[in-house]
Amino acid sequence: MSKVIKGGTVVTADHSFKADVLIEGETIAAIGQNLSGDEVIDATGCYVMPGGIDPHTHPAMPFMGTTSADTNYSATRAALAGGTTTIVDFCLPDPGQSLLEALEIWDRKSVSSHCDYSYHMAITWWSEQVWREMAEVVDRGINTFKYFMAYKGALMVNDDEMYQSFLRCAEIGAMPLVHAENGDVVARLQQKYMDKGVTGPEAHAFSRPPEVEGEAANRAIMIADMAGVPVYIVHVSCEPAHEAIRRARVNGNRVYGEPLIQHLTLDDSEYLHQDWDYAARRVMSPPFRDRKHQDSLWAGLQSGSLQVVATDHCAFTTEQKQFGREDFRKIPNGTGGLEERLPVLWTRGVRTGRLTMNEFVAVTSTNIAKILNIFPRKGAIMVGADADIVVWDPEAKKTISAATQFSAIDYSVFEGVEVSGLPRLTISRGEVCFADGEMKAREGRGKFLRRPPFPAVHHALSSWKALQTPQPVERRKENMPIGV
Ligand SMILES: NC(=O)NCCC(=O)O
Ligand SMILES: [Zn+2]
Ligand SMILES: [Zn+2]
Repeated sequence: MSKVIKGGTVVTADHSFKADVLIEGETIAAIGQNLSGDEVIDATGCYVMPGGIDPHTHPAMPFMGTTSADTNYSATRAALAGGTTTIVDFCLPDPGQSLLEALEIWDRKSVSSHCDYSYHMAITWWSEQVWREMAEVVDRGINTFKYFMAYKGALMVNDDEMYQSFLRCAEIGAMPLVHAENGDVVARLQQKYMDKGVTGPEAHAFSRPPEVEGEAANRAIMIADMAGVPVYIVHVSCEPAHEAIRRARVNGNRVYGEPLIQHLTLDDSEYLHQDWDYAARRVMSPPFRDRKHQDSLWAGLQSGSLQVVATDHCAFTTEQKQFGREDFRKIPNGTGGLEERLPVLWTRGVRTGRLTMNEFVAVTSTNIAKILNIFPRKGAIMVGADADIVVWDPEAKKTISAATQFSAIDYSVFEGVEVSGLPRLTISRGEVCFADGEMKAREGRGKFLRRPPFPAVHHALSSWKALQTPQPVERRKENMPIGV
């Protein structure tokens, strides 16, 4: 049974044009004028865009003594309601645990997914076994590895572990992703504020200044360069981290940067709120920043030095946040945003003129599809691509409220924000999953998305590295000191 989307304007990362889109089964079969199909979807007045891809989400993440409350079930419903058709989760082996064993746990967790999903594999410890299993992980369709430079005593890795495993990424055609914050300095600053009796959520932000992020981003980029791999810096929140990325890109390094919708639109004054719960709900790492840093992130998206807008969706309930009532270090780090990413970015980005519609598509879908090596299957309105499509109504309005959200938590960090621009329909692999406010997707319909390794970028980088490698000097005997 085919479907045809008629009367809309197709908006891709490159251009916009009036056309019908024919879907047969799970794929786009034709794009053109006067197409017909068994079922007609009216898109008059709407934009027809590639479904959103969120490369940074943590459904049911075991973290800081608890588990994030949005599970794969609720997070993927929130995704579809917000126009996102693919999410990427992070598989987190415990230190000492086999990567493949952790993968089995993540596979079990994902069976309730409503949309397509993939994983990044975290490197949380280092050994010959991890080195070996990294290749097996790539064979299983995961081409990215994640490194936490923060969360000392938990997920944090050191420079030696990063360098060795970045070298391994280079060998097997994988790309490292990095949470860039200097975990040692953060731990010292946290202790400093606790010693002074500053125990509230505001101290979370005080103890993670932009410098800890800028330093770590720069270090990760330099280590990646020495190892000969591209690198992707997650949740870039501030100018020093953006500056490190920008500088590296100008020098020709393959470095990518991902700001979050939260950092673009919410600022650090939120942590000074009188209500402890209000402030604690916004605790995430890195923390929200001031206007100057937000302007830098927007400029990065405009100029192309930053490529992706994600959410780092990691939603904890107010009750979970209260684990840190006496000590801000125990407030589970993380906020939600899957349902709000596209509408808020459209409202604050496209409607204000900071971004064009095509740039909107690029930063919410197409760029990350290319970076993760799943383009043009995902991230494209193209014949042969998966029919992951959002029919976007630019005039639809709503006020964001936890009372009407699909996320399982009891609040939204975007509560009260008025958005103009919402998905009328979200279509995932040809199936209408969300329509006019109603969830239609079936639990478990989401599929694991295999992502092949990156031969082109790695070939280019390794050829260049080989040319640049210092060569030993072959000295003739007569030029050697006597007696050697
Ligand atoms: N970002 C955050 O605060 N929580 C999720 C884990 C991470 O990405 O660092
Ligand atoms: Zn992180
Ligand atoms: Zn994260």
